[in-house]
Amino acid sequence: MSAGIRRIDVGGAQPYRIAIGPGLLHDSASLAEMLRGRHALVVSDANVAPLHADTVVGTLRAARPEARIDTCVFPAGEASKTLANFGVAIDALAALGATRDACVYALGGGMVGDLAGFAAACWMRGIDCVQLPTSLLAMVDSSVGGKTAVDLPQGKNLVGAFHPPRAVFADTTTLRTLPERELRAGLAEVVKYGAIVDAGFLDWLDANADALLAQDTGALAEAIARSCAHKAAIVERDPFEHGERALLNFGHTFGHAIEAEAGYGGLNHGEAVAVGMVLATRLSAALGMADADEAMRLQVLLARFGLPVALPDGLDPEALLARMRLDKKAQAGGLRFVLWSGAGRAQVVPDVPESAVLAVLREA
Ligand SMILES: NC(=O)c1ccc[n+]([C@@H]2O[C@H](COP(=O)([O-])OP(=O)(O)OC[C@H]3O[C@@H](n4cnc5c(N)ncnc54)[C@H](O)[C@@H]3O)[C@@H](O)[C@H]2O)c1
Ligand SMILES: O=C(O)C(=O)C[C@@H](O)[C@H](O)[C@H](O)COP(=O)(O)O
Ligand SMILES: [Zn+2]
Repeated sequence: MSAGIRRIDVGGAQPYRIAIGPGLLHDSASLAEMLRGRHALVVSDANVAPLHADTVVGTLRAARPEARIDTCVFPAGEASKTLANFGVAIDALAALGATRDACVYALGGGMVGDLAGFAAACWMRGIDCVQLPTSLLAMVDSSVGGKTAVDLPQGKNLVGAFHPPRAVFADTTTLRTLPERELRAGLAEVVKYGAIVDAGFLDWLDANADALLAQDTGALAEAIARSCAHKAAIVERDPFEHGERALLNFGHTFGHAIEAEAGYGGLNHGEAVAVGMVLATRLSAALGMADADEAMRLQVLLARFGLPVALPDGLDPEALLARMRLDKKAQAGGLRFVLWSGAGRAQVVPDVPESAVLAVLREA
């Protein structure tokens, strides 16, 4: 690996390394080292494949000329993260003749990472998956931690598995072509880490907001590395979300309901999470946990990143509440929310009254 690459190790029963920096998609030795057998499936989407799939295939071929390498490309966007496309990816593995030592290379944003990761989790009950994130959101969040899934019309990520990647290579040069809207979406999940566990990181984001929006490479690399370090530490301690990992779901109970209720064609994930975090802080204030002024500071930072902070028009509060009953944190006894008591301080709160949630939605 070349200079300028940052590395973060994720420990636990299935340890792996996250590498962050320029040029990683060209690193033949590192990418090919992950291919234990002779079958590789590169999964991508219609925006990313024309930009980078040939590079990845060429990089693998250079080190492993004897390997069989197929590509599987989906239409871009959340609407592709379906059970039907999971079937398409499984068919591609079958056509490849993938043996248990095969490897799936997930090249793209979180949509590709979650879908390809889930196919890898299920093929022959689990084969290797290397995450090659190309969106900021995928670099800071979805490529790490092993949550894989597809959406159902009824709700986000309702069918999935925990399947840690074998490795993560975040080639930061791929961000050059990322649309600005998607860069901002990734910043929502970056803000999330500051909000839940690192007040100092929120200060840093405040101070570096302009540099991040201008795609300053140093600022972006720092934001990615700090975010990955937080996520790595949390998932290492709680890989299956029995406890503190749920903090990473801050803003997601509202956010996922917004995405699903709009049929996965409205706000993108990062945008929905931004609105969700604002609503979660309002719910926290309404329940007497948070200071309204501090909650406003989070909202101002999100708005500075060009993220939405209000509920989109046309979404029915009752319908959103019904969606939340299928949130994965919900229990038979009722809704559980990640609530907020100030910068860097979040906690999981059970039995949140639906009336309080509805009141926040009606005022949003
Ligand atoms: N597994 C997890 O832990 C986890 C964490 C966070 C989010 N997610 C999931 O991730 C998804 C959101 O990820 P996302 O925001 O990356 O969305 P995405 O994968 O849909 O990518 C967003 C858009 O950016 C395009 N794109 C990606 N990289 C590009 C590049 N380098 N150049 C040009 N275009 C590029 C894509 O084609 C797409 O149009 C959601 O499905 C969400 O549920 C999962
Ligand atoms: O890794 C996690 O844990 C997260 O919750 C990260 C979230 O940003 C991500 O959107 C995740 O996919 C949500 O998980 P879900 O269990 O609510 O589907
Ligand atoms: Zn998320």
